[in-house]
Amino acid sequence: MINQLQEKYQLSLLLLLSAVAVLGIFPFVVIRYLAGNIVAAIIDMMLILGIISLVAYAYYSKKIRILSAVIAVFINTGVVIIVIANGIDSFLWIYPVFASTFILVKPVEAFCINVVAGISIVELSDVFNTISEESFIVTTSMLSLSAFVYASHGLKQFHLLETLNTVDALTGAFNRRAMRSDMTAAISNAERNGIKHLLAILDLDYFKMVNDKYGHAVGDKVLQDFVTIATSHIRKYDRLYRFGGEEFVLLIPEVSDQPDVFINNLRTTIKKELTTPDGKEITVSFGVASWVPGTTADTWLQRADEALYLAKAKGRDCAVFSN
Ligand SMILES: Nc1nc2c(ncn2[C@@H]2O[C@H](COP(=O)(O)OP(=O)(O)OP(=O)(O)O)[C@@H](O)[C@H]2O)c(=O)[nH]1
Repeated sequence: MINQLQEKYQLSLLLLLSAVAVLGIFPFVVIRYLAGNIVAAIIDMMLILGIISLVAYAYYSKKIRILSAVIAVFINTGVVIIVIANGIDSFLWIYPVFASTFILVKPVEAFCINVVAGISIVELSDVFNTISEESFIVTTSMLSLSAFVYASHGLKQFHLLETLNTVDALTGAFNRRAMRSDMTAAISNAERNGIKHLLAILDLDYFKMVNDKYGHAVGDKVLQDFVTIATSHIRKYDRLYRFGGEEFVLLIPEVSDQPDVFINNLRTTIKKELTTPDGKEITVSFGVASWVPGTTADTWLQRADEALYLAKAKGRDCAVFSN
């Protein structure tokens, strides 16, 4: 979910940036062509076509991060070439290009790319016959450093927002919003690539009694302990979500031939480790449904819920698989 959000955000920035770049550069293609500066017009046109092709490829391939990095290197290389070829006339392009690099890649990466481009301009172009090299170094350093600070701060805020948007505040498990999004991704993954997932609803047994006997604060602590125990016994790509109250959803790629063994091991481990303050074990019932062709998020949850109902009816502390 977090990755998906990040990619969507990055893609929208890429589209915006490329639109601004194309609208900004195109008038110069015409101006330079009319002024008879064919080489500069061709370089500008190549920049536009390069940006459009890379953004289009990023859009369709969904390889957003890697293509953003390629575009960052591409526009920085482009500005170095155009300043070398066109001299002082294209000098001011350095500033918007340096600043937009911070939109494309991580702040540290953008800073390094800017430094390499800046040094290349100092070493290879002859613009410093006309303008002061010191002014160039000071102004570009100031620009890159301020952009670095701003972008780093923005990145931190973005991560914080993502966490608030996807994580349950009490337990630290992912929330329902993240679950819906991951279920949609799991369904399309199964339909397109045949990677099936298993969905289990985990419901703590007689949890009302825990609250009634030990108080709500202890109930909260039990929910937190449950998440800590469950997440430490699932695998890297398995995800635990708080569905509501004392109900959780586990979404796991169906990698093993014996998912029932995995589920029952998890159930017995939780039973061993999850206790009330005076050491009484707390059990969990599981309703499990694997992906089958034609599954939607709602029917998937419904099948798992029906299986959970059967597990409760069988006396709790067990796992029932939907057929
Ligand atoms: N402490 C605490 N309790 C909660 C929270 N959310 C829901 N609950 C409690 O969870 C309890 C759920 O009770 P029931 O739905 O009757 O389920 P149960 O007692 O576990 O019974 P079975 O599921 O049938 O085994 C209720 O007492 C809710 O108040 C929470 O965030 N913190």
